[in-house]
Amino acid sequence: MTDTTMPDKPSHASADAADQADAETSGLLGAADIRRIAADAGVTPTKKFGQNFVIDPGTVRRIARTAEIGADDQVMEVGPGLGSLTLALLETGAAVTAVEIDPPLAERLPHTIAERMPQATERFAVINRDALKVTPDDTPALAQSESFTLVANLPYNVATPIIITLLERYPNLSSFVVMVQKEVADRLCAKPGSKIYGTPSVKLQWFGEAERAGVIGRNVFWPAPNVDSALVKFTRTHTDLTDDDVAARKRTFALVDAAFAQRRKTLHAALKKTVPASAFETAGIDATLRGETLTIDRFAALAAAVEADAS
Ligand SMILES: C[S@@+](CC[C@H](N)C(=O)[O-])C[C@H]1O[C@@H](n2cnc3c(N)ncnc32)[C@H](O)[C@@H]1O
Repeated sequence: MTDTTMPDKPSHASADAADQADAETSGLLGAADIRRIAADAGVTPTKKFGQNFVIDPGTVRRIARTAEIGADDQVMEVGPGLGSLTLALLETGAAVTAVEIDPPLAERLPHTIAERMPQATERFAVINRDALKVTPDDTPALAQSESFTLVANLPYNVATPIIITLLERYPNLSSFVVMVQKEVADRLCAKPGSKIYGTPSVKLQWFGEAERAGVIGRNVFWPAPNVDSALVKFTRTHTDLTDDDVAARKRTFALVDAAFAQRRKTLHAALKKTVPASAFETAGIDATLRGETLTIDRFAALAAAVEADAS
């Protein structure tokens, strides 16, 4: 099989080739396996759930390696699908809790793990749930661990809401590596002042630091999507510990949403219903700037100034 991954930095080529060779003898899934399991389970990939399954063992190995996980680590996988990435995560020795929205896929997955990697079944659990609705009560192994990593090939249409919701809901979600549409990856990692800086970029800054970790071509998927994908690697640096922290985040995010709803306008014009001139002064922010130039810290300072003004 050809090497379809294109690293941002030229370092993975020989490791990818080695992965490819190893995968032939491991429990990982290739294209023929994926098609056979889908046929057995009566599954036809659906756009509704963003179902593009990875058919290349080298790619899933690369994702697991980027996440730097190993034995004793707890991992959440959103959207395990037919199990390509799940098996690569289990291969590292990590414990995996998978959250899958589509009932036939969630039902089939334990059988696939038992067939391909029987030694890993005790470290694996799957729940049939929408990741936007999952709570720590649904995932005891993750809730009880000091920290865990999210690793996922996310459904493209809901990738950003899933990331932000899980960071809000799980204070112990300490890092993630996700594969998303390349444009979404660029937006998540964008810096203030760039054209693509927007609500996903600024909200993610609240929780930590994101970086692009390589581009992945469309021919590693079945069916092949119309767009390229990219990996985003994220490290959490901030956790909302108190109700006051959570309230401050909500106020800040509301300002971010309002500022970017009219991103061509100045902050003064976009926020005139909610932010008085005095609050701009208190926060030391020039109201003639546009929201797209502000870091999350500046938005937080403005939200705090509005709150102080009101009390
Ligand atoms: C891009 S596919 C990835 C499948 C698999 N991880 C792979 O790499 O081959 C996205 C997966 O997410 C699932 N999915 C879509 N929306 C979801 C949601 N809201 N919550 C949980 N899973 C979801 C889909 O059913 C599908 O299995």
